[in-house]
Amino acid sequence: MSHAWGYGPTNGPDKWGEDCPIANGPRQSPINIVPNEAKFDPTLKPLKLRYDASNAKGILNNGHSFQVDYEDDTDSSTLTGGPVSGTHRLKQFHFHWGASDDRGSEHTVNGVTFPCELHLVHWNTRYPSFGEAASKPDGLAVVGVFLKIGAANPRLQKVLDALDAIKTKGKQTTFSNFDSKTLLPGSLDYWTYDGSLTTPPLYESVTWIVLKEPISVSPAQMAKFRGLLFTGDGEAACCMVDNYRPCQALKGRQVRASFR
Ligand SMILES: NS(=O)(=O)c1ccc(NC(=S)OCCc2ccsc2)cc1
Ligand SMILES: [Zn+2]
Repeated sequence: MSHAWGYGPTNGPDKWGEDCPIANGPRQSPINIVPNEAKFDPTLKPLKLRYDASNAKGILNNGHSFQVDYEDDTDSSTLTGGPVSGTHRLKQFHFHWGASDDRGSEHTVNGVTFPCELHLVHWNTRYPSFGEAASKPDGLAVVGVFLKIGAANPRLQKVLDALDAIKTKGKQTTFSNFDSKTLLPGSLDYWTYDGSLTTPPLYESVTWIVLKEPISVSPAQMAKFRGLLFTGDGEAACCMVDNYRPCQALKGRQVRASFR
């Protein structure tokens, strides 16, 4: 690809392999999760997510999605337990969504798509930084949460209200005192498998932890996601929608379930 990656016809997921050969690797993400083929693993521990709201730093339109960034220079917002060993620090969370409610999630369940998917990105503190961890096979742990159309979700509102200030690529603003734990569903039952980043550089470094229970989002709230732009100030406006990678081949991987 001569130009930066994206989700359009000339730089989208089908073209990513030109710059990132790992795009066709053995542990790519996302995948279609087939619950009947997931094996219950009684040795899986409960997920332990301890987040400190004061670690929230800012919110940024990065031209592919928007992300809420966290202070990650101490162990105050961490993931432990679950399928991972050691301590993983929360670095950021972001979303993927569709132009309409019939698509938008990256993972699917029995081929069913959701309008949106939340990713909480954590890195393994056995490595000195996210950048170091990002390329290691056990470097990252991402918690995926599906968003399902229903009642407006008050927990999303503070994030959505900040989007007007970051409409275009490169815009960022302060975003403080936000406990990302409030975005989680009641149950922390999950499926887990070895996978990758779902955007370039597509590193095969992610232990995926996809929660079974979705959280709700209303159509009006989805419209706020869709009001963002992929493009920067002064560029021809392109709506930030359909920023999801299609499901990738399982290539013999086992998906485990933390629940029966
Ligand atoms: N959608 S995803 O959760 O798989 C996901 C998470 C993080 C990233 N990339 C990030 S946070 O990159 C930060 C810059 C960087 C540094 C080393 S490798 C990338 C890409 C995709
Ligand atoms: Zn993501």
